[in-house]
Amino acid sequence: MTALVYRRILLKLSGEALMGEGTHGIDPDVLERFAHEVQALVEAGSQVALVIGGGNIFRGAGLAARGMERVTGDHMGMLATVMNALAMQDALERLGLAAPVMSALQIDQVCEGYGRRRAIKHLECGRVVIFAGGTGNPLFTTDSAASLRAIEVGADVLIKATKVDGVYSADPVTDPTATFYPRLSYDQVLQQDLRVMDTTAIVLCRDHAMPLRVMNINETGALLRLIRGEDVGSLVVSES
Ligand SMILES: Nc1ncnc2c1ncn2[C@@H]1O[C@H](COP(=O)(O)OP(=O)(O)OP(=O)(O)O)[C@@H](O)[C@H]1O
Ligand SMILES: O=c1ccn([C@@H]2O[C@H](COP(=O)(O)O)[C@@H](O)[C@H]2O)c(=O)[nH]1
Repeated sequence: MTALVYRRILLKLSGEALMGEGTHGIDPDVLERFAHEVQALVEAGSQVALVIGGGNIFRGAGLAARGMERVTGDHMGMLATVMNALAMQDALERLGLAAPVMSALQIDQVCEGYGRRRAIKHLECGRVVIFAGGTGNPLFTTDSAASLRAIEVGADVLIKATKVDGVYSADPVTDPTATFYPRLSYDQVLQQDLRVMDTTAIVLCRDHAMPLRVMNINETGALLRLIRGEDVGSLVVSES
């Protein structure tokens, strides 16, 4: 078995990417493909914790822009992440993996509540832990939840798997002249206002020296290559 550079990982999966070619919701084929990617990591010997966004269903800011009270919108966004987590749990279980969902919001009939020690125990037992409900607080994002949980469970790396190849000088979706950064510092992300991840999430990573990788979730096999030490996507660390 190839040695792993990252043994325990926190993988933040884009909620929006779950839509596939659709405009909202979950494309079952995309879900299954992501589940296979996670299975490959577990089979390679990695301990995997997941945070899944909710942008394919609801975002509080978007709902507030249409007139809804912001905190209510954020509650709906957090519940959206629970739905995505349950869908991923189901997909992973169909592949024979144990995948407890731990929610920051109490929904006892549906999934476990979040507990750090139990989460670490799950990881040590080879289960894929899915952290749902974000941080449990409005006005945050699942990027911040991913940074927080990565630090709490002692992950070796936080991987943001999203729809772009990594961090660029500007949003590559809207600016075709944007240039790719293979390696950069947290402070560079903050000072240049590179919005691939929210400020709170980057500051948490910086203050706790949590290495951050940003990569494309649609590149099949890239996650496995990354945990085996290949230079995939962008690496954000203290010194560029
Ligand atoms: N400097 C930048 N470099 C790379 N991507 C950027 C940059 N600025 C903005 N982006 C955008 O950030 C997006 C990723 O962040 P965002 O959290 O919105 O997406 P997501 O991971 O799909 O979220 P969610 O999980 O909430 O659905 C990319 O798809 C890209 O369009
Ligand atoms: O800690 C959190 C995490 C998320 N939210 C709300 O959920 C949505 C969906 O999360 P994304 O990170 O945007 O995918 C988010 O927009 C917030 O409205 C939250 O309130 N607190």
